[in-house]
Amino acid sequence: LTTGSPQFQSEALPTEKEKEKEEGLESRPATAQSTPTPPTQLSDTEDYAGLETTSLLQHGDTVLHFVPNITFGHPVVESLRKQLGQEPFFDMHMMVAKPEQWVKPMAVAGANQYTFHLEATDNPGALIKDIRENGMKVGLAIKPGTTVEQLAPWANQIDMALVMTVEPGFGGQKFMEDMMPKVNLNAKLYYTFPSLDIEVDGGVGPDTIHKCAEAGANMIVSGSAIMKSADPRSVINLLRNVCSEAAQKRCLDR
Ligand SMILES: O=C(CO)[C@H](O)[C@H](O)COP(=O)(O)O
Repeated sequence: LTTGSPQFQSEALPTEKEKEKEEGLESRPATAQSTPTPPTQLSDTEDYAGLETTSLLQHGDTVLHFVPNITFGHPVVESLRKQLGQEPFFDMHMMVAKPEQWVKPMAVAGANQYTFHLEATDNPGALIKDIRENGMKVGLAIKPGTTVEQLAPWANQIDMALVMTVEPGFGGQKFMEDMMPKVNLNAKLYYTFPSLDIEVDGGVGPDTIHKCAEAGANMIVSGSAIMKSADPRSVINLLRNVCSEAAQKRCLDR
């Protein structure tokens, strides 16, 4: 679940609620371990969110990811967990200014992984420790202007490295192909840390998935490409298959 804004706003739930009503709310489950999950339209009621999401989930769809720059609080997560059961893996992509303050509420609400932005904290080590102590996996995200060298010192302590392929905040932006060397560098970390997932987020769909998969991404966030498709399930399957094939090829090449 992505929550927050490109400016890493940390508050504004009431205001965002109002915006939510005005603009409608988009949610987009993404991927885990090469398994893209489906997006959905989310209304301003939590119950509807759960129902719509359920209708697109299938076995292996494990991550939920919500956009745009509207804050999804832990009550929404709690509601989804109740409605979807224990199986779906909830990765919380926290685009917020003070990621420290939401660790416990998100854990209690039923999050499985807490992904924060390296740019948003002065003390990644303490945050990682806190996330672990709250029983969640750790994801670390970097914006386009942040280097893999800045992320790498934390690679041995995290479960997932997220390379943003757009400036965070809005769906429907153009995929930044020049981020692929960063994905590839992250993928090389995999040889030292084989359980590290590499995620891409932004502008990923049938036209761009091959580049991501070849660069080494195994977790895919895809919004508009799925949402705007007449056949969301086929797009999801395509994304999944391209990632799986690339992963198999990497294994054979090793
Ligand atoms: O996190 C996001 C932006 O911050 C979006 O999830 C991301 O942009 C995916 O949307 P789209 O596939 O439409 O680009």
